Amino acid sequence: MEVHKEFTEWAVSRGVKINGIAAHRFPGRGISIIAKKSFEAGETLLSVPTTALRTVHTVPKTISRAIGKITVNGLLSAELALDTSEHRAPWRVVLPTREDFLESVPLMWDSSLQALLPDACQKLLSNQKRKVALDWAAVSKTYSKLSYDLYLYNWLLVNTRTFYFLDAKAKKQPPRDDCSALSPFADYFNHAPHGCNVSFSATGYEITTEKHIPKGAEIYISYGNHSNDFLLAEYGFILPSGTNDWDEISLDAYIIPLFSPTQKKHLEDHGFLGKYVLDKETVCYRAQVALRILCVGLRKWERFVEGYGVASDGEFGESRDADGNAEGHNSEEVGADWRVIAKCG
Ligand SMILES: C[S@@+](CC[C@H](N)C(=O)[O-])C[C@H]1O[C@@H](n2cnc3c(N)ncnc32)[C@H](O)[C@@H]1O
Repeated sequence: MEVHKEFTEWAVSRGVKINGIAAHRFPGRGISIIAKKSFEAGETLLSVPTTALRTVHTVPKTISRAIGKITVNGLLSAELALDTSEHRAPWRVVLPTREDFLESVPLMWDSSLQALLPDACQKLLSNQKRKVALDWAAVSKTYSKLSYDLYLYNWLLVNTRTFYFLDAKAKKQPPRDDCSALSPFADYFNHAPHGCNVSFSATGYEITTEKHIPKGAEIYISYGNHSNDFLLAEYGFILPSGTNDWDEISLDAYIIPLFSPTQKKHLEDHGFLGKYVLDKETVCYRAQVALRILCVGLRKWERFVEGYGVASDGEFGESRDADGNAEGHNSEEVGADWRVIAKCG
């Protein structure tokens, strides 16, 4: 743990304020944060000033101008991959290794293993592959000597460790997934479905306790209301059975084959095709509406979704997202996101 002590001193020298917590190795969960004393609710554990962050503004202009148009995550990854500076070495040496990612993150697995992932996880993985490919295309045309392996490793560091960051100077913010900053020491915190409060302001990040924490306990933050599929695809771990309040299972593979081509067309036209989930409590509203098409005629179903029919259960209300899809109560769609504040990724 010597390197972690050195990194802690390095972070403090950059204005990070650490109160009664330290980096600690927890078997199977990498390095995380341990309470060195007991805490009551509302105590500040950590503050990281904006000046200590790595953001789109700390990337040297020589790099950002040379690469041109690219996502913030893609740019931060490029800078990290190219960075050999002495002054950031203490941070670099405490980061997970490529081998750590090989063991945990599906993006690094052999395609024969990826094919065994649940449907929802495979979809997230495909999206990730698309994002990496776009970023790599932008970076590799400028830095032809940079290896893909090195870039991918740094892309994963950014994807699993960044915090949600709003750029006060920007006229237009990038998409939510791309509002990213690397925050030293704060990136040691592991995830739990309910964790400490993480707040962000123009002065930086602050992590405060939400409840009593005994001395010696692991301290968590929440990366968002994420299912195990999401945690596995994005962060390379899942929570033990029964401990993830936000877990859900995709029912698409079971429900969609029940529909005829005509029913599918109607469902699609009304924004109800797919994204069916079973969460901790119930089958989602989208699935319930879609399954109704198997029980009533097409015209009756259509009148129902258009709001003219009254459901036999007496309830019907619908809201639509920006793409015109009827909204479910899927936690990935509506839940607070670690990417809202505590994005680690
Ligand atoms: C922000 S980093 C946290 C620090 C990290 N554990 C380390 O060793 O540097 C996020 C990564 O920590 C690990 N992690 C976070 N929460 C976890 C948990 N509850 N159980 C297992 N691993 C977890 C995953 O590998 C994830 O990609």
